[in-house]
Amino acid sequence: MPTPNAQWAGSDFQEPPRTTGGVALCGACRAAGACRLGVDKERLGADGVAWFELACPRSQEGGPNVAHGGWTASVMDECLGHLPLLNRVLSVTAELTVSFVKPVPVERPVQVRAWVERREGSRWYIAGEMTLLPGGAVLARASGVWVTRDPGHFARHEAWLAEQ
Ligand SMILES: CCCCCCCCCCCC(=O)SCCNC(=O)CCNC(=O)[C@H](O)C(C)(C)COP(=O)(O)OP(=O)(O)OC[C@H]1O[C@@H](n2cnc3c(N)ncnc32)[C@H](O)[C@@H]1OP(=O)(O)O
Repeated sequence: MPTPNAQWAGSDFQEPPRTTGGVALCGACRAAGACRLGVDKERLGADGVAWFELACPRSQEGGPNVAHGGWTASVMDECLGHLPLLNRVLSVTAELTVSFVKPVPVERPVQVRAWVERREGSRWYIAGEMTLLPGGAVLARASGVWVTRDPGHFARHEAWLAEQ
């Protein structure tokens, strides 16, 4: 049985720990005290659009001087998935589609914006794009479905796992 992550202090799904830049930290990044994907800043605009500032760490290099595609997909999952969280709603990714428009240079400032396209029942349809700063060239686009969950989600998963 794996050792539980001590970083999960109770049910903090609505109020996760955040960095000074406002970035909500996932389980593993809580121990590091920073987003290991390189997300530095996060905020929710008055218009409901979430903004993220980040740079691809050198450790995520795929081709020469450009990001591994898995980093780009992870960042889009993370950033789009933070939008419900910024609205104090716990959700998980059910579907994610990523378009890799241009290679993403490592260690260069980029921005991700995420917005809700529509909501149906427990489903949030969220879209977003990654752009190169300062010019704003589009590097990647993503869209997906996030399904809202109650805080018992992970406990139910553990119970299910114990029966496998
Ligand atoms: C915490 C601080 C962290 C701090 C910061 C961390 C932020 C992390 C951000 C990244 C987010 C992630 O990566 S989350 C991790 C990756 N994702 C996961 O682990 C999810 C694994 N999958 C699942 O747990 C499950 O398949 C679910 C929950 C998605 C669906 O389970 P289910 O059993 O089908 O649920 P059910 O109640 O029947 O369905 C609920 C609703 O979802 C719809 N639905 C189900 N599957 C899909 C689907 N593939 N595509 C579209 N819609 C779907 C159903 O039609 C239904 O709609 P309706 O009838 O209600 O309308």
